[in-house]
Amino acid sequence: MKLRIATRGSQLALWQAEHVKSRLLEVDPSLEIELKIIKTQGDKILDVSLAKIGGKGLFVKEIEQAMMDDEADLAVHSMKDVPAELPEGLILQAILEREDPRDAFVSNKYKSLDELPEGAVVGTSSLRRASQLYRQYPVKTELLRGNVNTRLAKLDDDKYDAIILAAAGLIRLEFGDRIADSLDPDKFIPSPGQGAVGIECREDDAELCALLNKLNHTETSIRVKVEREFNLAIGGSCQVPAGCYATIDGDSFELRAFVASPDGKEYYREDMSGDLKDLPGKGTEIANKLIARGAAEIIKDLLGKDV
Ligand SMILES: NCc1[nH]cc(CCC(=O)O)c1CC(=O)O
Repeated sequence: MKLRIATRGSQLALWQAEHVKSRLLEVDPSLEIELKIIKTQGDKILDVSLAKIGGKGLFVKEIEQAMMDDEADLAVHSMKDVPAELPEGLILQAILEREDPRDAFVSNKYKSLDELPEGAVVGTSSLRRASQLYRQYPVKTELLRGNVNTRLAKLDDDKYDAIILAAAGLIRLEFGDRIADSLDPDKFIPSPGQGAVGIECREDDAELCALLNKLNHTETSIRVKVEREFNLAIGGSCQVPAGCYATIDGDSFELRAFVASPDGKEYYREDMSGDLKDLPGKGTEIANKLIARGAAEIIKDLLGKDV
């Protein structure tokens, strides 16, 4: 079988696509696999925050279109960039085992967020990261966009006292030694799907679907699915400061989620736990609790619509 993998051209995206390619070749060495690099809107617009560009799927739309146009057969994504709703005809057929899902504190001057002096400048363009920072620390944030390598270079250029990045991206690109501190997911809730790589394909491509199934990691896929339920329920996009994180331990689960105002002054948080068998649906439930408590107002202000 010949397969065309659609991927973004960033070093992290290429690492992930190459990783999937080699996993597929382990399953079937006779496969002929080609990578097709596609530039997305999120790659093109680098001078403003994703929240300002607005919309959903800034890193995936063009890639999904390539599959719908039969110019590619599968796409490899960072799950946190994939909107909760997929276009008709496409499915997420496999989610690989999760890498470290935490946010990472990276700095050349300080060892942890607690060490940052008042007014320190933290580079991040994520509303989720900024709102959690403002709520807990007396810091400022400044725009930081670009791929992982660019972001590290900007830190080294002394433009920020520290930056926050996903640990997974750093680890995959062998920058794990740049992580000064990994932020506790209980205090700094990750983005739905953070640290997980997903594979999307056309729903009617039965042969490929069967092949991709073999790469699916069941536990990761259950966790990411419930986190994505949350994202869907809050109208998930980069415009709402929110996070959701699920863990599984034996037969039980824990789920934590928040929605905040961009300045972190309003902060709604819910934790749930229970039997693993009851986990499906809990992402929607936790979102609805937050919405009922007041998150609805925040979301309406930011998205201009009710959820
Ligand atoms: N929004 C960009 C993006 N999408 C996925 C990752 C990291 C890797 C992952 O979460 O799997 C990153 C960079 C970052 O947030 O630092």
